[in-house]
Amino acid sequence: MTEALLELKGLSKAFGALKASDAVDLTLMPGEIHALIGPNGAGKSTLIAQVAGWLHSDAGEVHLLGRNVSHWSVAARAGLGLGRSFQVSSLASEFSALGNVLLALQAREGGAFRFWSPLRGNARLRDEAMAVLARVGLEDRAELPVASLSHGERRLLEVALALAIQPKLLLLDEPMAGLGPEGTRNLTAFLRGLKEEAAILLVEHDMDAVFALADRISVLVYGRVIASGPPEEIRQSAAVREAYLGDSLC
Ligand SMILES: Nc1ncnc2c1ncn2[C@@H]1O[C@H](COP(=O)(O)OP(=O)(O)OP(=O)(O)O)[C@@H](O)[C@H]1O
Repeated sequence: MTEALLELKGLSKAFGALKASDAVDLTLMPGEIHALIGPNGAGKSTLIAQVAGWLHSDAGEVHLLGRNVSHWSVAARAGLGLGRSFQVSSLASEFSALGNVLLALQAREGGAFRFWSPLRGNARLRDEAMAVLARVGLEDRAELPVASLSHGERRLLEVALALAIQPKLLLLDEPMAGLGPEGTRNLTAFLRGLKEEAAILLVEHDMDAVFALADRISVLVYGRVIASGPPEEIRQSAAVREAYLGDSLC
């Protein structure tokens, strides 16, 4: 049987009396895009933070590539192959697009970086950074400061930074936010091509993008998974329609 890349078992987190995530079970298989949807405040970002390791869970377990990483740091989880989309605010806006990817690559190399001759190391890393930018179609924008990139180009750069660690799976929290129709189309096509290389746990409000991309959808309401299945099953689910008051799934 194929092993899950990510398995959440009974994951819970409360803020005071509020159960932001409540005994969540979820599985991400290789080659899969698993979308996590739900109304505002349902607990999607909380769950992503628990998976990434930013937020300590009250109960439950996170298994990554068959290992229980529930008590591992963010960096250790990333080291095992867990990538995540960067928020715009984490881009270094005074640096170029290329500079940002180089920073991410150097962070990946960690301590080993200092053992190389700087010139050889830089040339190798520069080539790799350019290849990463080319994958998201930003090679022509490499030398531009982040501040002069469009919103859509910055979102693509965030995905490029996530790819720099060669992740086996990616957490993407609302990657389409603020993109126009063309940007959404471009990113949707890119993510569809990416999933064989890195499976994706996707939080996204754009239902067209979700239904175009997802192999499986889990619906979170008040921290609980109320439905999980293939897109068509979710579209037909009465419980899901009720949770969304029938608005965005029609
Ligand atoms: N640090 C915190 N302290 C207290 N309450 C929090 C904290 N973080 C989140 N919450 C609450 O937990 C609940 C879940 O929030 P979360 O941001 O995970 O939802 P979400 O599904 O991502 O929402 P959205 O779709 O609006 O981004 C909300 O009621 C929110 O107000």
